[in-house]
Amino acid sequence: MDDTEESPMQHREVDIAIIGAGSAGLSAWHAARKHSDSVVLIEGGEYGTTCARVGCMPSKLLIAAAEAAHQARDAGGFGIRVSGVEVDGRAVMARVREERDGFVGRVFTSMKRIPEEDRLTGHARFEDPHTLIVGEHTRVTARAVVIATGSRPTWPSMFDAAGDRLVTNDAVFEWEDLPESVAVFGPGVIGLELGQALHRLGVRLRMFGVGGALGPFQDEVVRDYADRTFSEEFSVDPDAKVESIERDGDAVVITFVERDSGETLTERFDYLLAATGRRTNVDRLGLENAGLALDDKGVPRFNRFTLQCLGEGDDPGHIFIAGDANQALPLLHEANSEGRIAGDNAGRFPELRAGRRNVPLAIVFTEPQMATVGEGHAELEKRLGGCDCLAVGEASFEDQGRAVVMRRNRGLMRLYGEHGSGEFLGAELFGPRVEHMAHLLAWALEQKLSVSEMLAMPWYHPVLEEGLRGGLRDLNANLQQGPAITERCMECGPGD
Ligand SMILES: Cc1cc2nc3c(=O)[nH]c(=O)nc-3n(C[C@H](O)[C@H](O)[C@H](O)COP(=O)(O)OP(=O)(O)OC[C@H]3O[C@@H](n4cnc5c(N)ncnc54)[C@H](O)[C@@H]3O)c2cc1C
Ligand SMILES: NC(=O)c1ccc[n+]([C@@H]2O[C@H](COP(=O)([O-])OP(=O)(O)OC[C@H]3O[C@@H](n4cnc5c(N)ncnc54)[C@H](O)[C@@H]3O)[C@@H](O)[C@H]2O)c1
Repeated sequence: MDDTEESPMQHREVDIAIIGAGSAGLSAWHAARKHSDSVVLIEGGEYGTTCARVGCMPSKLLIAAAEAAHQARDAGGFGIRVSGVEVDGRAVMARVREERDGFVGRVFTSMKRIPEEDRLTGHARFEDPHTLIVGEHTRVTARAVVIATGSRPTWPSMFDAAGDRLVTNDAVFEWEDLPESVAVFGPGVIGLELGQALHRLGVRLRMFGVGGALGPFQDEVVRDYADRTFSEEFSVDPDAKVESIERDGDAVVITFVERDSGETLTERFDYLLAATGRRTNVDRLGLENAGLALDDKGVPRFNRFTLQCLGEGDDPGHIFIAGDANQALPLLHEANSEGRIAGDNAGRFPELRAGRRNVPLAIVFTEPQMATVGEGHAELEKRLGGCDCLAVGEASFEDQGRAVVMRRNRGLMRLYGEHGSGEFLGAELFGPRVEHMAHLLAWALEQKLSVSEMLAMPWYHPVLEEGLRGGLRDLNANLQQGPAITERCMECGPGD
C-alpha cells in the first residue's frame, strides 16, 4: 500500500461500547462485563482518569504541602518557635508530580486487567444511534452505549488575552516550580482549593469572582462568613469588577477595582488560572446522529436512577450517560456509582434496574473546610420555606473546645430540619475537618434520622463533633422538639 492510500476502516460489532476510560467509564466496563464478554472501552485522550491525573489527587497533594507550610508558620501560636520556614517550590512540585504519577500508575495497573482487544484508542462520535466512528479508523456497532466522556475546564473569551499564560488545573500540576504570582478567576471549588494552597506556599495571589458566589455555599450566612474568613487570609473578591486583561511580555496585566479601597489598580501576574467551571464533553460526540432528547445545554436528558438517556420522542433507548458527562453531580464517588449503574443497565438492556443513589455529599479541602450535605439550602427554601416547614439550627466553631485547643476555632455551620416530622434534611458546614462531620450527617440522612435521634447518639469529649451536637441542639430547639439553648449544655464537657 502506498503512503497516500488510506487504511481501510476496521469494523467491530459488540454488545456494549463505553466511551471514555475515566472513573465512570472504568466502573461501567467492570459492571457491563458481568453480563457480556463483548464490551469495548474507547479512550480518545490520556489514560489515567481526570481524578488521578489533574483532579482530586494532585490537588490534595498540593494542599497537603500548603498545610505543612501553614502549620510550621502557625507553630508560634503554641509557643513553638520554628524559624525561617522556607518553601522549596521545586521540591514541592516534584513531590506532587511523583505521588501523582503513583496514583496514575495504579490506574494503569488496574487497566491491565482489561484485555487489549477490548480497548480502542481514538475519539468516538456517533454516526447513527448504534454506530460509533472511533478515531476515523474503526466503525463500532453496539447494542448498547455508555457515554462517560467527562468534562473539561471552560472560561470566558476575555481570558484568551493572557495567551499561553492562561492556565487551568490541567497545567498546574506540571509546573516544575511555583510561580511568583497568580491571578485566580473563579472562587468556586477548584479556585479556592488551588488558590489557598498556592497562597500558603508563598505565591502572590488575587482571586476574582462574579455575582458574589463563593465555594459550594447557597446559605448566605455561611457564605458571608466564609468570605470574611478567606478575605482575612488572601485577596478574594467574589463580585469583582475587572476592567481589562492584557498580555505584556511574560506577564498577564489585570486592571480591576480593588474591593476594600474602591481604587482602580493594575497588577502584573505570572499566570491567569481559570477556575470558572467545567463543561461536559458531550458536545463533540455527534449527538445529533444519536437520536437523543437534549436539554437546553445540549446534554442528553436521562433518568437519574437508571442513567438511561431519553430518545427524541422521549422514549428511553439503548444509550446511557454517567459521570461528569451528564453534569448532574460532577464528583468522583458519583462518577463511580453512576458508571456502575449505567454499565449494569447497558449489560442487561432492554431489562433495567433502578440503581441506588446516595444523598448529596460534597467536601471542599480548603482550610477551614467547606461541605454540603443533602438538598441545597436554596432548594429546601423553595420546597419548604413557603409553608414555614423549614427550621434552621446554627453553631459556631469560634468557642468550640477542641477547635480552640487546636487553634482551628474558625467556622460556622447551618443545619436544616423539617417541622413536624423533626427529620434532618441537610447542612452547610464551614469549619475545621468538617469532612468527617459531613460523612456523619450524610449517613444520618441516608437513615432518615430525626434530629432527636441523632442527638441520642454517643458524643465523645473533647472532639470537634461536639460542635455539631451544639448545632443539632439548636436545630432541635427551633423544631420545638427540645429545650431552647440559653446556655452551654450543662451535662456536656467544657467547651462542647
Ligand atoms: C482540580 C480538580 C479537583 C477535583 N477534586 C475532587 C475531589 O476532591 N473530590 C471529588 O469527588 N471530585 C473531585 N473532582 C471531580 C472529579 O475529578 C470528577 O468528577 C471525576 O473525575 C469525573 O470522572 P469521569 O469518569 O466522569 O470523567 P473523566 O475521568 O474525565 O473521564 C472521561 C474520559 O473520557 C475521555 N473522552 C472524552 N470524550 C471522548 C470521546 N469523544 N471519545 C473517547 N474518549 C473520550 C476523556 O479523554 C477522559 O479520559 C475534581 C476535579 C478537578 C478538575
Ligand atoms: N473537593 C471536591 O470535591 C472538588 C474539587 C474540585 C472540583 N470539584 C468538582 O469540579 C467541579 C467544577 O469546579 P469549578 O471550581 O471549576 O466550578 P464551580 O462551579 O465550583 O466554580 C466556578 C466559579 O467561577 C465563578 N465564575 C464564573 N465565571 C466567572 C468569571 N468570568 N470570572 C470570575 N469568576 C467566574 C463562578 O461564580 C463560580 O464561583 C465542581 O463543581 C466539583 O463538582 C470537586
